[in-house]
Amino acid sequence: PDPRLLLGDFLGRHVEIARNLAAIALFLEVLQPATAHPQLAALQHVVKGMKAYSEAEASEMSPLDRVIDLVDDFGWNHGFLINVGDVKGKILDSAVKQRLQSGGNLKLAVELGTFMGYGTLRLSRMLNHSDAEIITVDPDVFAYTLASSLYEQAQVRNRITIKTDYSYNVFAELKKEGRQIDFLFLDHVKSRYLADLQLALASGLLAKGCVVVGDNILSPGVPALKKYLLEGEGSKLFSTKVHRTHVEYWPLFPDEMTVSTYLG
Ligand SMILES: C[S@@+](CC[C@H](N)C(=O)[O-])C[C@H]1O[C@@H](n2cnc3c(N)ncnc32)[C@H](O)[C@@H]1O
Repeated sequence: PDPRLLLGDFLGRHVEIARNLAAIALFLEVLQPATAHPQLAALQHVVKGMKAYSEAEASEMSPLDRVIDLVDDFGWNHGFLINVGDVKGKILDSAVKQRLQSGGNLKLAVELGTFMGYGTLRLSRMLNHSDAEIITVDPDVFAYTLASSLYEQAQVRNRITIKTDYSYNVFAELKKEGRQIDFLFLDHVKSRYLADLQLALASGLLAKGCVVVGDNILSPGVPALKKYLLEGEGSKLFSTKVHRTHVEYWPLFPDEMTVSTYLG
């Protein structure tokens, strides 16, 4: 509750100050933020790795490749992250390639669920030589902060538009602007995958040939989307391939990704 509403402006303001001081002290002295948030620890790992990134290495590897590798190194060897990861990331890369090679334009790629910006970096790498716009969407301001820093480290900040909002609000915005999506990566809250895909369809947002990738189809699982794409109405609207793989940085746990092409 807002202390000002309960206690009035003067007392409420002092309760607010005391509360914030306690939170700052707790995070500075007791709980290190990087312990509470693995994605922050991963960013620290990237910043450290980029400092050590020598001129000699720079001639062999771009900052973008290096940052992607450092995040994967953190995921495999130092902690666990919920980004798409390198193994499923290759399926994502191939899906972008598929759309680029289909002859259709790839003008707009949208990622639902930014987290710390790793998936966007992979999209950006695949779209490096095109003039495609990349929009990534996440309502969490923490995602905005971390991803901006990661894009900056990779030197692609100016290529990516971050929308700090919910998927459906950004869809409404795109519809208003009369835009269409050529590549859609569903990697946000699982309960909204199907609803958002149907919303995109109903809003006329999917360009013919749009490639739609769904992550985490098996773990934690999005059975409603899989059923819709393989057996339901979606099977008439999309051609879908299911890729068997494993959870990011965790080979013991199986996962699946769907790659669907909108038939228009
Ligand atoms: C699995 S993570 C995304 C990982 C990222 N795509 C990657 O590969 O690096 C899921 C993210 O979805 C975000 N999210 C939750 N609901 C959302 C919504 N309605 N629209 C967009 N993002 C949402 C969460 O805040 C979280 O950061």
